Amino acid sequence: MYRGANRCVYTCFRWPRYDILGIQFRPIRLARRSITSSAASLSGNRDLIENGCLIRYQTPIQQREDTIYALSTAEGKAGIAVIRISGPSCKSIYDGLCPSKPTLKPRYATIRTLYHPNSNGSDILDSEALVLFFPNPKTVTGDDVLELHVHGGSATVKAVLSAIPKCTADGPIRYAEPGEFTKRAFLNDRLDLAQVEALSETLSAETEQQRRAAVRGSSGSLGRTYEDWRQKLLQARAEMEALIDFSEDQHFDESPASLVGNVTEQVRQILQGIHVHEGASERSELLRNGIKIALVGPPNVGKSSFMNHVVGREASIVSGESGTTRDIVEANLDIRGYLCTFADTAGFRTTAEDGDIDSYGSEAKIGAVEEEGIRRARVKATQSDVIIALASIETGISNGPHIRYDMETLRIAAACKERLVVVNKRDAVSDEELHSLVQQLRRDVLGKIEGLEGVQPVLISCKEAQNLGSDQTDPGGIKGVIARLVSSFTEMTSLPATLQDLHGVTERQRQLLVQCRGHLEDYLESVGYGEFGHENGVDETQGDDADITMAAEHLRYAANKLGRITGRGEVGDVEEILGVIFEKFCVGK
Ligand SMILES: Nc1nc2c(ncn2[C@@H]2O[C@H](COP(=O)(O)OP(=O)(O)OP(=O)(O)O)[C@@H](O)[C@H]2O)c(=O)[nH]1
Repeated sequence: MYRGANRCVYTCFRWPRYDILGIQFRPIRLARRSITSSAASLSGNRDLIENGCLIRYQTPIQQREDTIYALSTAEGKAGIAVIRISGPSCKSIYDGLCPSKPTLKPRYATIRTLYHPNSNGSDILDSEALVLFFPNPKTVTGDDVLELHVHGGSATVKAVLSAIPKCTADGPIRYAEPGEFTKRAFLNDRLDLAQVEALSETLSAETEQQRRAAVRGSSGSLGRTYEDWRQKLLQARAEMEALIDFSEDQHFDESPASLVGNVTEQVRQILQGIHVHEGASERSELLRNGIKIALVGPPNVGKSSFMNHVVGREASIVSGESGTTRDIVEANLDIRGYLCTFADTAGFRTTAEDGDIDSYGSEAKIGAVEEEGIRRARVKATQSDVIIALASIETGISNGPHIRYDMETLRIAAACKERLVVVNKRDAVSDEELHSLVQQLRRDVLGKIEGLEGVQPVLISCKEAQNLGSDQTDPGGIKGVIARLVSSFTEMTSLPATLQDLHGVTERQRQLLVQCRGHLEDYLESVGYGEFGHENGVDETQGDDADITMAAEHLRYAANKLGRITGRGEVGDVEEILGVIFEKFCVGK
């Protein structure tokens, strides 16, 4: 018989204690037969498989002894300041600061006068503070928490902070490290790492869209999904290891081929899920890190003028001299809640002045510095999410009104998914002339570039304020460009309503998902359903030839990568992951 759910054998024995970050964990061994039915319920603690057994690291058996405290609101003059204390000495600290006062009712706000702990109730630190006590384990950190909402003057805050460690307590009281309250929440299973990261994103969100994305990630649903996938992979791996260990001397209900087929089906489903999450993370990264916009075009068309208008300051030098902008000039901007980085680039050209002839009768070449600037502009353009190709209306003495454009920059724009063609200096000619010039540009130039056929250029003027346009009445003008950019941003970053939580997928998580995907693809290879084998569904005969040992190992690697996302990785990983995540936190959080 092979592992029927009713044949659960539960072996539980003591192993040496494991030490992670100074906390002792006691592993419990669950016999392989129980894994099918019990693994799904093993959420919340750290698991790993050893010798085919699923091991769960239980809740810490040794509570932290030290109590931490910190100012949780920003430093400086303010109406109130919140001091947060977490750990076993919260009650002693309350008794020290509020001598002879009744015990606090949990989770009720109470007004108290705070005294210096060594003054026998004579030295008042704050005459009226709001005090709250939250008993463990259902607190923000999982430990006892005491919050003191004191008057926000810096002297008051300083006096209360220096009095706290002087309170008589059983264990040490010390100022918290950056992010230590959140770290305790993680260690006490109040938050998983995906939620910790969402919290970090919430704290650093500067734009409305960043805030929305961060809020989505804090629901805990991402962590639950990854943990669910991880459990499935651990379970599958345990089943495969049992197959390796016992297939020769025991008779199993399920054939090896059928087991491999079932596991493979699950792996495929997880791969599909990972694919969706990867795609979503690229979108949320745009919200988090900002959308990169490159302004490209020939010299003197008004790229710098346009950027300065948009960012509202003289970020880039404007001059009638061609080739003024040599290097990339960048400026950040919040456009309707989207963080954007505009890059003004060197104008593209090959000769010093278009058509210029040098003393030998050849076309005058541009200098090395300008050439380097153009090379950088090309690189910048390829790294950007949106390209704005600028052209301009020029009224040349010899060739009359015409549009100055650059073929290479138009082609670069055509190759980018999100691009705009903008014609500047519309003030230079009459509306009639403007209309005919733009028609000509569309027909003779844009119409001949693949990807730009049918594109309607936006007409702007950086010189005349009345030509700035408005979103509602004028589809052109600088406001028209902004309106088009915003609709591109929405297109680039939006997710269907059912996938909104995926906005919380961070770059760290995406990289781990990519690695997990790699291991799952290796698994498919090792069981014979690789790239070419899985097109036509599961072939149950394949499992007979499968390299089960390798397959089980790939599942272990894949599960480990998912574990690193939520912080439920193999023991050695946890400390390293915490270091990366918590270094972004501030003290008091
Ligand atoms: N008439 C008119 N002139 C403009 C407009 N926008 C810019 N200019 C002028 O065009 C010239 C070039 O402007 P810039 O903004 O420096 O152009 P650029 O494309 O950044 O130039 P490079 O740095 O050489 O690549 C300056 O003299 C501007 O005053 C406009 O809308 N109308």
